[in-house]
Amino acid sequence: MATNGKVIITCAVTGAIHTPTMTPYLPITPDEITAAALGAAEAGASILHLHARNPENGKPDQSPEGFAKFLSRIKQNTNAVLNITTGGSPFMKVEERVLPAAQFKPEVASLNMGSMNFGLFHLADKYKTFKFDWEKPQLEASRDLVFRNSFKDIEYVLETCYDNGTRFEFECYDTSHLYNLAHFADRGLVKAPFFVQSVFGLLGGTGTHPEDVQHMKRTADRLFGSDYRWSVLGAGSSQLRIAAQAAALGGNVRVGIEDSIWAGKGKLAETNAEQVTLVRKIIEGMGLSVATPDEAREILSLKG
Ligand SMILES: C[C@H](N)CC(=O)CC(=O)O
Ligand SMILES: [Zn+2]
Repeated sequence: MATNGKVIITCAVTGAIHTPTMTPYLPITPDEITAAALGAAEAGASILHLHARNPENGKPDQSPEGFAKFLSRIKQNTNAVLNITTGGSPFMKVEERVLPAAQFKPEVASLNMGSMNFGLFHLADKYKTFKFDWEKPQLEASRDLVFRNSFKDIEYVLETCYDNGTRFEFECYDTSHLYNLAHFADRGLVKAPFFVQSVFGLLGGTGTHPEDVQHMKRTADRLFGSDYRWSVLGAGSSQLRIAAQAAALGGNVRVGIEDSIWAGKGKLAETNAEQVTLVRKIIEGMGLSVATPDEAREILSLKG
């Protein structure tokens, strides 16, 4: 894992999992998403993972129009790498999910490497009332939700984005997803270095125990050797612990309110920048340093 002591921080500023009732600090409007992204970049994030939301009620919005309301403003005000989701919301079909990346041809787009149960229903139990009427039914509907990423779906995203020079943040929620990535590498449909974003703690995927992290890394080392750049995200309260373990193992990290609403035990993160600053302190405390956007481009061989 040749990142020469440089750690890439990705910040996922809003996502499609958390809902407005869960935290008053969830960026929803184009202005809030823009400010969150620029604040995270200022704090040290070199990659910004972006989703859009309906500004009225915070519902995930995967329309190119929704992204157009903030993308150019962010691009004009930071050198950070923009990473557009093709995961959208797990309730959406791949044809809809790929549209913004296909239209805006970003340097990076996320690509989910396998189908899985995607449990969010347990989050609903914590709240008695909800701000918006879509929240509770959607969270409870996840009891029967399969986040579909068939081999055909993955091929469809690859074919749709490949000629745009877009490279991928390969979301791997379990070691089977690493084998799916190896399958596409064997077919020459993806190009090294592979930016592997291993996801820990999503109900339906792998857990957050240090052995789960070790197992994911050992498996990726065996499958990809020096052809990959490892990054991790820990869902919920595991975020900083998973990041610390991975950074110590030479990995890169992802934080952001998409993945966790917390900034330390029982404290809601008031900004994405707050989480970036917390993880940066851990990284620099270990004697490592944070990669700049251009260093991240070099490490990941991005089109720039
Ligand atoms: C666990 C994360 N929500 C994974 C994710 O960010 C998926 C995507 O946007 O494609
Ligand atoms: Zn995402």
